[in-house]
Amino acid sequence: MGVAVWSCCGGGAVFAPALLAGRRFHGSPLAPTELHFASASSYPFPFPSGPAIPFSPAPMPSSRAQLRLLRVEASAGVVLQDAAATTFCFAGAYSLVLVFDTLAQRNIIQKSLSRKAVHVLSGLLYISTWPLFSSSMAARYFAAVVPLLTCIRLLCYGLRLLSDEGVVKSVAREGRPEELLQGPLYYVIVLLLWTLVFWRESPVGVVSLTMMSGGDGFADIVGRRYGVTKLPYNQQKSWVGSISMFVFGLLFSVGMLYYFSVFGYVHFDLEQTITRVALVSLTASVVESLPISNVIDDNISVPLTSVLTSVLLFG
Ligand SMILES: Nc1ccn([C@@H]2O[C@H](COP(=O)(O)OP(=O)(O)OP(=O)(O)O)[C@@H](O)[C@H]2O)c(=O)n1
Ligand SMILES: C/C(=C\CO)CCC[C@H](C)CCC[C@H](C)CCCC(C)C
Repeated sequence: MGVAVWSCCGGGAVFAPALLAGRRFHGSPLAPTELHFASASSYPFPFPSGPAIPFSPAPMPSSRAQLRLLRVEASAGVVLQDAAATTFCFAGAYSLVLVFDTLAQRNIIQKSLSRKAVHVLSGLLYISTWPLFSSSMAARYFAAVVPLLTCIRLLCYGLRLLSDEGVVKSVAREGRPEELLQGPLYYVIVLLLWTLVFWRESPVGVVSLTMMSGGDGFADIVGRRYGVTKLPYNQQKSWVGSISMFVFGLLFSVGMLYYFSVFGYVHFDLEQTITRVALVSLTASVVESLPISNVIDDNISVPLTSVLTSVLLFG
């Protein structure tokens, strides 16, 4: 596959994914004053350093009009990619609620477990889809459309403007639509704001969302089943629940940071990451265990605490 990288009149590099995909452009070679090839050694990322690589350029666009067309094609490709990722993600959100509602309806799993499974999986899966979005500036806004639409859905059902028994049954604690306006709505608003503010290059956003979804979710799943010994300062919560939050929050966050490092979004050093994330997870677990749930919802206190500690530790 011939890869051509060139710079145009103003010297700005134009990157055409269409060429990377092997598409060919017909036209006469460009006048040197209009366009010239960047040397392989001056363009670090796709080229290995070392001896010059024999380089046979693909046919080049002959005019500014063709260049403009190329740019339009490239940005249309980016918009299509982001729109497809948003659609996929929204379909995932819809299906997740549907699957757990069906499992609970058929008594395959308990209602409380279904709700917490949605809590754990929606956050973790949502973050996992971020690499599907393009590297454009607009990508985070496309990703944010998913929690935004979910927010609107929750508001419509919570305010009884629309009704959807499935969502209410699988997400509300006691099956009343108004409950969607509390924990679930806060959760989705946090997903929305964190996407816009931190997006995928920040360990702060990734870790705090993972603590809220994976860590806090497992405190409930494990604590509800095995939490016999309650905490001395909070009879609603147990040692095993809080320890599970610490362990799962740590494991999921380290796993998620590793996953993002594979795509080159964050730097990953195992020892340093474990130490920092362990401190974040410990602080979030302590805050989650406090008897303050009726003052501030866990879906607000956990991500906020995690952001504050992550900012201090990750910088
Ligand atoms: N550290 C924790 C947290 C939770 N739990 C168990 O999980 C149950 C639910 O806890 P929590 O998630 O705080 O309450 P919810 O009413 O489910 O609140 P929400 O889902 O809105 O967060 C508690 O009653 C308790 O049995 C626990 O043992 N230890
Ligand atoms: C029960 C919940 C919180 C209470 O503590 C979580 C509510 C979750 C929402 C109903 C669904 C959220 C969906 C996400 C915005 C996107 C998930 C996408 C993914 C690909 C499945």
